[in-house]
Amino acid sequence: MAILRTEKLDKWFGGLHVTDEVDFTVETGEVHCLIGPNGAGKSTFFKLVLGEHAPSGGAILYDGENITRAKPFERIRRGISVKFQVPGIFQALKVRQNLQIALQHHLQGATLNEEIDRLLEFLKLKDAQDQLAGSLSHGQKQWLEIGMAIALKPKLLLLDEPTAGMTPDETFATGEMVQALNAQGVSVLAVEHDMAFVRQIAQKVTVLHFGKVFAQGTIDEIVADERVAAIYLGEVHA
Ligand SMILES: Nc1ncnc2c1ncn2[C@@H]1O[C@H](COP(=O)(O)OP(=O)(O)OP(=O)(O)O)[C@@H](O)[C@H]1O
Repeated sequence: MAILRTEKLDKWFGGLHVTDEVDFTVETGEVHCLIGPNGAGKSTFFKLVLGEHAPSGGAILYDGENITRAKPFERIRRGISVKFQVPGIFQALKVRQNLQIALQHHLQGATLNEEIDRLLEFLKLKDAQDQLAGSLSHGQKQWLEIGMAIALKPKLLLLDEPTAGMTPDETFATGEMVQALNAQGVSVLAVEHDMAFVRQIAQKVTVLHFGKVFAQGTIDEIVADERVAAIYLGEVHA
């Protein structure tokens, strides 16, 4: 059963065909990475899944239901959550308060505090819980972002370049977090450039190029594919 499926998903910006009849599936329980050269249409595809852009054609199915016309908040309510590159955390509040805000919609009292503690541990932010979020390191801010996204207990977590700007150690720790979430049953779709990270987390990799699915497979199949290497070198054109 697919948690996410797109059928001939299409998006034009004026005369630019940015998403070109994309048939794409994330199986339930899978970690799937989306890669491709700059301008391939990865962010646009994400925004279509989130409902931030209306498609020009095609359909989006989530957990068996057609969500093509659903509003972004309806998609979030159904279990899609996202961590963007741009920080969405409250910089002037403490780390603990940030998580409280994300959790207090559905939890209260002792249960709320227990869940904050559990998340702080998971995110490696326990020692930083009373620091202002704005004073965290870049990597810690990204983890807090992930915490805000998973506070909603998503079934499908979308990650937009989660390791951008991180040190190799932070990147590896982030990979461990993604693996742990996946072991708890969360399906993941990540846009990512760091191939070591992709290797660490992805069960499946899709390469987008000029808005089309160019290749798909395991990380080993993708890195061995000479056609994929050629597009990164700019040798394959639309
Ligand atoms: N709102 C928009 N209006 C017009 N053109 C857009 C818009 N958003 C993106 N584009 C264009 O669509 C194409 C794909 O952009 P997109 O950001 O989806 O690619 P990407 O694969 O995420 O790239 P990168 O890896 O650089 O982030 C680019 O040519 C971009 O200029």
